[in-house]
Amino acid sequence: MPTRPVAVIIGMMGAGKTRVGKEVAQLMSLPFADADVEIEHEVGMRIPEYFERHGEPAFREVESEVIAGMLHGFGGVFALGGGAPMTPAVQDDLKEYIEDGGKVVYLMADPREAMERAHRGGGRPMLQGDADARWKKLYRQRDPVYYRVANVHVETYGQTPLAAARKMMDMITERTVHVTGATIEDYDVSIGEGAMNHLSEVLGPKPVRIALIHTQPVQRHSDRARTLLRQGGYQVSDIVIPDAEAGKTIEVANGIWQRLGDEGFTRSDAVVGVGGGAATDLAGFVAATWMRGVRYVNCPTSLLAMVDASTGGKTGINTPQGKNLVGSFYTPAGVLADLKTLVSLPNDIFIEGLGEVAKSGFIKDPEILHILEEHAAELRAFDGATFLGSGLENVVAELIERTVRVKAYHVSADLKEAGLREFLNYGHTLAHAIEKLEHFRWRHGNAVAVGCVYAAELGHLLGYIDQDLVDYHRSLLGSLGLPTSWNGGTFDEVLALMHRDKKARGNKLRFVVLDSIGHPVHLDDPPADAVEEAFRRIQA
Ligand SMILES: NC(=O)c1ccc[n+]([C@@H]2O[C@H](COP(=O)([O-])OP(=O)(O)OC[C@H]3O[C@@H](n4cnc5c(N)ncnc54)[C@H](O)[C@@H]3O)[C@@H](O)[C@H]2O)c1
Ligand SMILES: O=C(O)C(=O)C[C@@H](O)[C@H](O)[C@H](O)COP(=O)(O)O
Repeated sequence: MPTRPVAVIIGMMGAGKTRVGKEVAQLMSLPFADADVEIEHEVGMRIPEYFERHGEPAFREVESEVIAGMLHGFGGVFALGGGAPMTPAVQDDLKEYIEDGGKVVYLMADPREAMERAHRGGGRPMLQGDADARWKKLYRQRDPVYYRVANVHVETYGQTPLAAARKMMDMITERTVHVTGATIEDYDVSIGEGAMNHLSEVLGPKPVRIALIHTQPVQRHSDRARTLLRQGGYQVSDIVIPDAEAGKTIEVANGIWQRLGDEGFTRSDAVVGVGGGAATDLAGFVAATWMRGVRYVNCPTSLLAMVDASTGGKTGINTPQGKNLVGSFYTPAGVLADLKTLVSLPNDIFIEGLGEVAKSGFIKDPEILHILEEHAAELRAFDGATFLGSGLENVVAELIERTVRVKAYHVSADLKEAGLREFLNYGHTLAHAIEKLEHFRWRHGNAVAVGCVYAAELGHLLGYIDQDLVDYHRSLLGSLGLPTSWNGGTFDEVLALMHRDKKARGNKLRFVVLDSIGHPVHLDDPPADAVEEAFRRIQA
């Protein structure tokens, strides 16, 4: 892949592009380059001199060429001169750079501070004469253009260069997956340290009251959400629900409906769910049902919730008869997967999440499997206390982004699970039966891991895949610390529950199996002896 800058910084003279840009580069251990310095090297003289001798049009031409070269050959943080983004050729190059995944950052400083700094710098050809008036005039012309050509906007009013640099770093390292589709209102999944800071932006100005639904183990993260919400001017009702599957019940939902009624929640108010997949499934269900649907923002805090439960709009509760039997498809307004929340995630719950990550690799993205293989030992040793800033953080961010992309691909085309989306259910037919028979003491992702091995065995028995691929399921999942066998119930118990799976039709079981890695197929009404034999093979 050709080298390109990690970020290109634009902004007014005096905004601090060089100062803050150097800090960002240092924080990220990257080189820094300033377009003006590169131009001076290129033309062999200082810029004021070049301006005087050749005039602005000649300068802009050289500037465009130098910038085009750097956009294709420099791998660090790159700051442009204040006037560069006004040149159409540079605008085109920046557009292409953004389309290629680049980040053009508009560094927005307080105009008074920036003006003062610009004067202090001196020797700026564009500020000849009445410098204040010139700066203000340029600001009026340039601000709307900067705003338009940038895809990241960083406000640094009153901040130290280091604080501004940290903010910029968080924003440029953030990853976004855009979820769209014919039957979906578009939304973004934001993945990064500090993603939760977007809460007010995603909620918008309409809600007055926010029901902040969370469990006790994530209290410190919901406290942060509450602070952000209050700063955003919202009235917050803090609602603590029972942890894990104990929260996904009609009784819990009913308690919240009563509270929302008592507290006067209207249709323009909103729900924010913070926690693992169980809490966010329940919070989404409350949002979907209160007054037939209010705005919902999903803030997942477990790996599994970040990669899977938060995106796609499946919300719901369990019933005594089985897992997720009541619910709705209800699209969130946004998903904020804040990597900072993973610092408190216990190792076993992190590993569980890898079950859904691997599933997404099996059904769609083999690169996920390669990353899991390559980093199995580090992933297995996940420790929240040392996670942020470690080499593993980038690996995990990449896995989250890729897995969310797999999810987005399926739900965009088939929100209500009429066909394609069912592939996301790979391994789940048995998994949900295991969870139920284990009274939900088995974690969902662990059950999915066993369920994937079961689906692989079933596919192999029916001639879809060879033994090597079944073995690969066991070895990869096992290397991540996930279970690959189960011995907690009889075949008859499992079979009865598999008949209640949402993919079943009438008396017929339906499964998802692989044809090869990345190519799932539907398996309708498989022979009963294969269904049983595959079960025998996953028993320890
Ligand atoms: N809606 C969907 O599309 C979808 C997809 C996959 C799974 N799910 C559902 O998600 C649930 C599983 O999600 P899960 O694995 O997150 O389990 P979970 O919600 O039960 O969370 C596991 C535990 O980790 C705690 N926890 C979560 N984040 C934490 C953090 N940052 N720090 C400390 N503790 C933390 C939780 O409080 C809980 O005790 C299941 O109910 C499953 O059915 C839904
Ligand atoms: O989003 C989907 O569709 C999935 O099937 C994703 C699954 O990983 C997830 O566990 C989901 O909750 C299962 O839903 P269910 O419809 O089988 O209850």
